[in-house]
Amino acid sequence: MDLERIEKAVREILLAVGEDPEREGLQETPNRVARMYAEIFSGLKSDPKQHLKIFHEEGEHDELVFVRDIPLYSVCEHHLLPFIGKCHIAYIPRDGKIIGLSKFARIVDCFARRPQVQERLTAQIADFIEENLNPRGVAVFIEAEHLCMTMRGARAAGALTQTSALRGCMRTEAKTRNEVMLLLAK
Ligand SMILES: Nc1nc2c(ncn2[C@@H]2O[C@H](COP(=O)(O)OP(=O)(O)OP(=O)(O)O)[C@@H](O)[C@H]2O)c(=O)[nH]1
Ligand SMILES: [Zn+2]
Repeated sequence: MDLERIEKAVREILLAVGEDPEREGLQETPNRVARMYAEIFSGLKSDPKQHLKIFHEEGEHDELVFVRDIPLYSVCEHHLLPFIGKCHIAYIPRDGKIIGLSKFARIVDCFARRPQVQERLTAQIADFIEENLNPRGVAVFIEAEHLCMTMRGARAAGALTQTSALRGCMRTEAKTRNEVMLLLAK
């Protein structure tokens, strides 16, 4: 990431809003913001495949695995303001092919740390798990508050956006989907 370029741009923004980038409190701000962008957009250059340490579980575990309340911090690509919430992931492995539970949080983080829209983020996580684990089914749910909708614009404080992406048997089998929905509602 080109930190110097971000620094210059932030300085320009400060000037454009009528601030003095030389005053004491703002002197280090362009550099801080550049480092912040490198952190919150680090997903642009990290490959989620690094988190795919696959285990083959003896006994072919093919029951539902549900990881809920994974913290989610992303940035909406329309306003570059945060959207913050939780991600829940349910999947049914195929042929005992599973990954460590913490890897779901790492995968979520990798896709979240990019300029995003919530729908695409939800689909990307589901597609990644489907393509790489080949599970019988996977469901990804995200609920988030978009600061662009609450601290500005519509100022709809408290509005929560929920999105889902269902793949495989989560989409095709009503019984499985209902089981997941029940867990989700808990
Ligand atoms: N579908 C979707 N929309 C989003 C997301 N994040 C932000 N938005 C919306 O993106 C839209 C951008 O709308 P525009 O009309 O181009 O921009 P704007 O004039 O700033 O719109 P307002 O936010 O309504 O003031 C807004 O309605 C936002 O609420 C997201 O993750 N998904
Ligand atoms: Zn926005």
